Formats: sequence, structure tokens, C-alpha cells
Amino acid sequence: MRAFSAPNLTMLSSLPGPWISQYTDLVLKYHWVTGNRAHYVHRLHQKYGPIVRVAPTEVDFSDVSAAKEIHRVGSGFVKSDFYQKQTNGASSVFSITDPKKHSARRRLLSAPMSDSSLKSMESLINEKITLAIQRIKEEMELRGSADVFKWWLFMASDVIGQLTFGDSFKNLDRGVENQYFSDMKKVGSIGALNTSFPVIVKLSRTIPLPFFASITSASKRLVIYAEQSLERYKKLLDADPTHPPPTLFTKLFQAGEEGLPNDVLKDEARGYIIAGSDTTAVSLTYLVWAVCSDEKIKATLIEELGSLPENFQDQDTRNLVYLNQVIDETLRVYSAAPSALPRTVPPGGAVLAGKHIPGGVTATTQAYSLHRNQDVFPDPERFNPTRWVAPTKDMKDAFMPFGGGSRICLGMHLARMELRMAAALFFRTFPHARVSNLEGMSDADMAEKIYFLLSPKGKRCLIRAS
Ligand code: HEM
Repeated sequence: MRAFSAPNLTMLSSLPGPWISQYTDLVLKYHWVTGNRAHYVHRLHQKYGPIVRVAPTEVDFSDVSAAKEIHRVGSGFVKSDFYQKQTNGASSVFSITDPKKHSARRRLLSAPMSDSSLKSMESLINEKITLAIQRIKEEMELRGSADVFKWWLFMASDVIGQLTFGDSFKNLDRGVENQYFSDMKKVGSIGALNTSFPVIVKLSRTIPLPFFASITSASKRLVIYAEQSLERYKKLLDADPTHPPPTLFTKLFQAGEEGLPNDVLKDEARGYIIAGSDTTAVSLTYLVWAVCSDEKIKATLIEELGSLPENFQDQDTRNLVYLNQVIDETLRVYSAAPSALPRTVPPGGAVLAGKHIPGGVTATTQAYSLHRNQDVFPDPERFNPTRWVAPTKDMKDAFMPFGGGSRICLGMHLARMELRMAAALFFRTFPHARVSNLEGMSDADMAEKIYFLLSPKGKRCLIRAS
């Protein structure tokens, strides 16, 4: 890979943006650490247009053709070092920047993530979804409403835990977060801090602050847990090589030398759990909330779900036109990863949206703005599933909830499967579901906090059965 030299900043001085962006990235960082970066950058686009200089060496594009070029396979735009910082240096398909290394790794991991391979895991996935619905029902009966955010998070983490380690975290069974999962969240917070304030994180290695000390122990436990889980799985595989419990890594274990070494598998397993838990849970939470907030949408969905057979399978839900429109509209308005996806402009520079951008500059796109382009999605803030009845080419091009090109989400088929089945089962079981006002729950709880991922500000979403 060619080395990147410092970008020629004088070429950026003619780009639109607030004056402060020419001198410092502190304002951008402030909005990032307060969970408002996507909103801030979107406001800048509304003021300055589709190209905005957001920091001395960073430019955000809401222009669809520029976004397509940046994320095009083979475009030469590589993931910036943000990803290494975010994942604390782990070597996973998510964080590798070198295109050749990435494509080799992705080739090994892709097959089990395809729609057809996931079919063999459908019953395991459905088992978790059914258990989540049962738990939601019990909580509604006991408490008067259920926190669907919590249960979807337990469900999504149990699904991805089962599919990576061959054994789930049992969050749904216990009704409380297991240690591994809470450690994961703790360690994740240091990744976010590392992207903005690497110096503080470095200092923490020498100055023993309690916050960092608890993260260090969490991090050690994570390594041990991943090692033990993978060892346990290997033993199962050795004991019965012909019928092991299927996981997304089974073939890589069986491939021996041609598979992946243990420590790489550990990094990938960790990456899958981070990438596959909150994203799916947050999408389902906003889907349920948005549908429950609009009686007409809910009635249309319930009517369509009435056509499903008693023990419906994923194949049945794929054919439900309105359900899939509801899912696409959720992914548009409430994209789980709506903020900047940073890429480094190739050494020779590039022309984006008619402007020459020098090599080495960080070019970002954010689904939050692409999905709110008024010309493409009229009345963009309105949750309107029927806008997907006959999507235009512009709508398809601007729709990037799973990113794009060679770095498009590896888990998108799994995510869509979970979204279809869980949404269908939820509204079949609770056709009169409504947003609850128990314990002071209100729309303010659902205000969006956006770091790299979206989450509801109140960290809860209470729904009642009628
Ligand atoms: C609704 C749910 C999901 C959404 C909205 C979502 C979104 C995204 C986005 C936007 C990216 C691109 C990041 C970038 O280019 O910087 C991505 C990458 C990725 N996602 Fe997802 N994701 C979801 C679910 C999942 C699940 C269930 C998994 C399961 C393992 C997963 C695994 C990954 C991986 C491994 C990558 C990195 C791919 C690569 O760089 O080659 N995601 N996801």
C-alpha cells in the first residue's frame, strides 16, 4: 500500500464550511463526544451545501455521486486510522485498512454470512427471537409495560454470541446482562475515547485512574472469555467433527492451516459481537416505537401480518411487501450507524462533487444526511414506509444504512433476517401494542444520541400490550 503524506491544506481553503474548521477539529470533537456529531454536520450541510470542510483535514460529503465514488469497490479510498483507534488495535475485517489484506480476510468470512448459509442457522435465531417475545410478554404482565430496547439488546447479543461461540450469553434466559457483554460495552467506551482523545488514553496506562482500571480488568476478562469459548467449541468439534453446532466460524476451524489462527478468530468474534448487537437492537427498538406511534402504519402492518401461516419462517416474511417497507424506512430514518464513515483520499487526490480533494484528506459520508436529502426523500423527517413502494434510482443510490462497496456490512443479511422475524413476531403477538407512559417514559427518551452508533437518549423504550 502506498504511504500517505500530509495533505496540501491550501487546496482545501476554498471549500465551504465554518471558519473554525480551517484551524481546529475541536468543535467537531466536542460534538462527537457529546453524541451530536451527525446532527452538527447535518446542520452544516443545510447551511453550506453538499461539501463541507468539518475540520482542517476532514471534509464531509452529502452529495450522492461523491458518496458512491468514495465507497465504490476499487476506488482507492481506504478506511482511515479511526477504525484502528475505535477497535483498540484489533485486527479484524472491520478495522483492517489495507485493501488486499481486507479482501483476503473478507473472502474467508463471507460465505457463512450469505443468505443461503444463514438458512442453516435459522432455527437457532428463531429460538432466541421467540424467547425474547416471551420475556417481553412476561414483563408486560408484571410491570404493565416492557422495555423493548433491553430485550432486543439481549436477543441480538444472544443471537450473535450463539453464532460466533456456539453458545449464547444467556442474557435472555437470565434476564440480566452477562459479565462478558457488560465488559464489552465498557471496553467499547475506551475505543470511542481513543478516537478523540488518544493522549488521555495513553496517559491512563501510567496514571492509575479507577475508570481506566475497571476497563483494564474488563479487557482481560474479555480475552479469557473468548479464549475459553473458542477452546470449548474446538473440543466439541474434535468430539464430533461431522455434526458440530453450526457457527459462523465452523469452516475456519475445520480448515486448519488455511483457516485463521486463534488470536485472529478471537478478534473477529469480538468484532462480530460489537457490530451485531446494538445495531440490530437499536433498529428494532426504533421500528417498534415508530410503528406504535402511528395507528395507520400499525393497522396496515397488522393486516399484512395476518396473511402469515401459524408457524411462519423467514421465507414467508421476505414476501411481505409492507413489512419490508417498514424495515427500509426504519433503516433510513433511524440508521443504526448514521455518523461519519471516514476514508482517506488516495495519494493522487480525487475529484468529488466537482471539487479536487488532495490525497491524504479524510473524506467522510454520513447516512444521517444522505437519508435526509429533500430532493430524494421529500419530507425526510416523516416516517413514511410507502415511500418505498416504487423506489427511484436516486433513492436506492442515497440509501446507505449498511455502508457501501467492498466495506459494506458483512452482517446485513443476518440483520435483515432478525429484523423481519422479530418485527413480524412482535406485532403478531401484540397487535394492540402502544408506547407506554409508565415511569415517566416519553418521546424525549427516544431522542437520538449518535456516537458511532445511534441509541435512544433515555436508554429505554417502554411498550404496553394495549
Ligand atoms: C441493522 C443492523 C446493522 C447495521 C445498520 C449495520 C451497519 C453497518 C455499516 C454502516 C457498516 C460499514 C462501516 C464502515 O464502512 O465504516 C458495517 C460494517 C460491518 N458490519 Fe454491520 N450493521 C448491522 C448489523 C450487523 C451484524 C448483525 C453483523 C454481524 C456480525 C455486522 C457485522 C459487520 C462487519 C463485520 C462489518 C465490517 C465489514 C468490512 O469492513 O468488511 N453488522 N455495518
